[in-house]
Amino acid sequence: MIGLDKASVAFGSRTLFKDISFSVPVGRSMAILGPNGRGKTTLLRALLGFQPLASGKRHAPKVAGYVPQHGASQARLSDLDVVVMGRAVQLGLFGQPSAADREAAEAALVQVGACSLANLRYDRMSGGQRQMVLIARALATGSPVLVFDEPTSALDLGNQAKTLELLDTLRLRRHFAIIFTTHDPNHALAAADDVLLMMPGGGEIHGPVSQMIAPDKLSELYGVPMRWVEVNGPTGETRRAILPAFSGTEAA
Ligand SMILES: Nc1ncnc2c1ncn2[C@@H]1O[C@H](COP(=O)(O)OP(=O)(O)OP(=O)(O)O)[C@@H](O)[C@H]1O
Repeated sequence: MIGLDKASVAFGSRTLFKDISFSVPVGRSMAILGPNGRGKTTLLRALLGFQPLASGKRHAPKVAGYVPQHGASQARLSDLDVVVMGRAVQLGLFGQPSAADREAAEAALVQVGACSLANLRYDRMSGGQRQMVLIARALATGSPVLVFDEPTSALDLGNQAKTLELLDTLRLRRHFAIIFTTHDPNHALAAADDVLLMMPGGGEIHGPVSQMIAPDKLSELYGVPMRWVEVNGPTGETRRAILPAFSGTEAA
């Protein structure tokens, strides 16, 4: 389980969030949405213990799998080396990775379908390939808690679909507590059970996807009119997506 209990974070006189409480148990996935600068990354950092709380408590295991936004280039390391870094906590300060650590890293690469990349250099990979490697690194920690900061932000639509499919597969295994931030409510529809909305004027609301991903709430969140549309899935089935009606969008 990972969560916050009446937690607050402030930078100087600016309070980002106050008395926020929620928890994500093992077996559920929660998406966090909110406008730019509202405090989504800071909330994740607070959950992980990187950001001190002004008040309240956090509940988290000692080790969590964390995929930061835009994984920095770790020059000259192979894909497998980057994933082995997920084992760092088990190794201790001066420990060397054992055969078992490399096996755990290889197993994580298999899980994300990226074992063919194992000997590629990380700094020469595309954004989509790097994202898979960073997710494998998070899985290699062995933690039941996985935290993703905008896991699809630098990806084209095909790689977004691939990443969301992987997040949903992990969600449906029900072995993990998963939290991810996103700017696209359709990503919550694709891969989350629950949603936390960080509202623009302050205040947060959370609940199941079916209640939170709704035109009225999202219009208030972003200040843009939102509406449901129907699209055909790959086998012709009808799916619902939620879209912004930007000014300039062709009138129906
Ligand atoms: N260490 C810090 N000191 C002071 N202000 C900070 C610090 N870290 C973040 N902030 C500020 O807190 C606010 C929230 O930042 P944060 O990155 O958490 O927002 P976000 O919702 O993730 O934004 P985005 O959607 O643009 O990624 C921003 O105004 C940011 O400049």
